[in-house]
Amino acid sequence: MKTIVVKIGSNVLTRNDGSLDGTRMSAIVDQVAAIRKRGDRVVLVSSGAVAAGRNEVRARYALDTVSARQLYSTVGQAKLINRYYELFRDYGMTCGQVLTTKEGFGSRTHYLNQRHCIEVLLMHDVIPIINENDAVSVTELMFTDNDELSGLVAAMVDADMLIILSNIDGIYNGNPADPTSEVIRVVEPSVKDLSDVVVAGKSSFGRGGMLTKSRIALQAASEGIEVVVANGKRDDILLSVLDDPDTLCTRILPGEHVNGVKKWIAHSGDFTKGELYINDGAERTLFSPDHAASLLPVGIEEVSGNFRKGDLVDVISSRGGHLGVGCCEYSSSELKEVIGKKGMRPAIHYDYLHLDL
Ligand SMILES: Nc1ncnc2c1ncn2[C@@H]1O[C@H](COP(=O)(O)OP(=O)(O)O)[C@@H](O)[C@H]1O
Ligand SMILES: N[C@@H](CCC(=O)OP(=O)(O)O)C(=O)O
Repeated sequence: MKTIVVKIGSNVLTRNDGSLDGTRMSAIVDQVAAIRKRGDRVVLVSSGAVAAGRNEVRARYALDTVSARQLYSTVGQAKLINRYYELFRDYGMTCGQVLTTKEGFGSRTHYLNQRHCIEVLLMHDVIPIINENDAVSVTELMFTDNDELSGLVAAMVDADMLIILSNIDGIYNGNPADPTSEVIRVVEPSVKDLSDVVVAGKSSFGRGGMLTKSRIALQAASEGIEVVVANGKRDDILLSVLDDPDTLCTRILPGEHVNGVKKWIAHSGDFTKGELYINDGAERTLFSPDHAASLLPVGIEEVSGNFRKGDLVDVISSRGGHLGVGCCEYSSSELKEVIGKKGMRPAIHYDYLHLDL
């Protein structure tokens, strides 16, 4: 049994005039039902609330972006989930709505609570349909877009595969509007960056564009999750991606599987509470390809920030470069007492350290 996270972009679910595309939603639900029948588990991350709400309610005065998002998303999310509910019910299936915020991924307790929620739904054969809680997400603490959310969810549920459905056939090796550009069919695990081929543009209803999609896709793949970017407007795309290796899409091949705690840490760069500045010897040891090393106090030159034991901290090189994120086993005041000393327990254990490779 595989766990497959499917992210559905706003553009997949909306027509050009912004109205909800019921036919497309129905086609996607048909495929999810077929995948479920084969025994695999499916988690949906669905955008579309703001787009679905736009046609339902008319603004009485010029709205700022936050007010517009709150107004349209609350109305649109009700419409969206209601439609999913009816469509899944036709298959005798149940779906459940999970609305979340970026803060929900910040602390380990919140994170585990959310993971438990998804697990309990899956255990009861309920298809989780996750979206950002746009009504209460303030700008600074928002996900870049639902691609970021889908990467977090895929890591959280230890997914085998993340399928990102957009309105385009995959990641192009240049501007998709340029006739010489082609879809990149396979991205090897060694590829760490696609920003030079992806142009910073997005579709009419999307939020983050292809740049976040490719960044999230590479990160999830580096954690051992196969990621596919495909066109959700094409018929039977999900089944085709799963069954036919020749399907037109971008497949980002997975690297080595990473354990759950490391995955959480890898996605938690926004929630660090301090910085550990390490010396060159410690840097060489951490990045040594031969063995897994923990960060010892002897290699730390300076500690900044105010953090408690168990908080996340950034690891910084002596030249100021960001090296990684880890869960610190000392509070900042305890750590300041022992930096530079030999024979102390690790400041960050290897299992709780994510390095930017
Ligand atoms: N190299 C590229 N390959 C594919 N699409 C790209 C590329 N660069 C920019 N884009 C744009 O990204 C859009 C998809 O991102 P986005 O608008 O966020 O969609 P979604 O709503 O599905 O999340 C495409 O429609 C395309 O206009
Ligand atoms: N939470 C928002 C999602 C916005 C968003 O990220 O959209 P997209 O770039 O299409 O995935 C909504 O439901 O409208």
